Amino acid sequence: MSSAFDARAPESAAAEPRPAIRVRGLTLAYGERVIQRDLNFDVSPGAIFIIMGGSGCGKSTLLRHLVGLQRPAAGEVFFRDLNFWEAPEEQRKRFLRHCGILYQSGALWSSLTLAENVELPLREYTRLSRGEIRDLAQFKLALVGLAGFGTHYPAEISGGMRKRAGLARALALDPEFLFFDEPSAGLDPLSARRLDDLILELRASLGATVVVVTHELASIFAIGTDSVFLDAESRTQIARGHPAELRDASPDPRVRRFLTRGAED
Ligand SMILES: Nc1ncnc2c1ncn2[C@@H]1O[C@H](COP(=O)(O)OP(=O)(O)OP(=O)(O)O)[C@@H](O)[C@H]1O
Repeated sequence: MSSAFDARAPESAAAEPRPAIRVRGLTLAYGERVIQRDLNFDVSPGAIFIIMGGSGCGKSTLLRHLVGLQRPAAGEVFFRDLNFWEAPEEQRKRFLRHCGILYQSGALWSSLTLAENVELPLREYTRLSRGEIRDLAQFKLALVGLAGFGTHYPAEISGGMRKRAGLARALALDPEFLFFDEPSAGLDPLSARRLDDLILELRASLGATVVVVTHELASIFAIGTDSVFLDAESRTQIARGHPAELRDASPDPRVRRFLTRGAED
């Protein structure tokens, strides 16, 4: 699916790649309560961008602002040239079809089979025939290692498989942007590692831009190519950059401590 928003659009060789996402002066609040303020960062096309920080600092809240669920108290979010929150609702909705979102639980419909779950967005947003939709859903399930599980219900499979099924559904419309909220939450280390590998594979094969909320250090270092670090106390970002570089060389001891699990203390 190509579009004016296509983060995979070819760039001229000499030019700096245009950021896929730009966040400018963003303030996140619930009513009067400011959670984070003055957030500023770019996400490059094809990045796996980690939103990290301690518990309760506002990672999930930032993600909600990026996927159109919560309007900022101040500031702007651009996807390429689209000033998301300034755009009319219809345009925002159209854009969100280019985004795949994987929530913590996988958020599958329990009364639908895995195949039916993946078929849902295809039925809603495409004019493909029933047969094409069925084939595409099987293909997406195979992509996440769930070939042959299409007729299973969510309750009949493991937590790791549910996450992967949720991912197959997030991939249904070939998204240019993929958002993950704590993908490894509730998974054993091996299943978490498998999901990380899958995210890396999908990024490589689909060329999507990926944004991940996580505080799992293993995942951060395994998949992250760039990051922003949110601090709960000062309520703003205190570091930006490649996670391993921040661990080794961030001038801020709070960031190094977090990324070394306190080994610096
Ligand atoms: N719907 C809401 N209404 C009011 N306050 C909220 C709401 N959701 C979250 N908060 C508050 O906003 C702050 C940030 O929450 P958020 O879930 O974004 O943090 P987080 O960094 O993702 O946390 P964790 O790592 O523990 O999941 C917390 O203090 C939380 O209590």
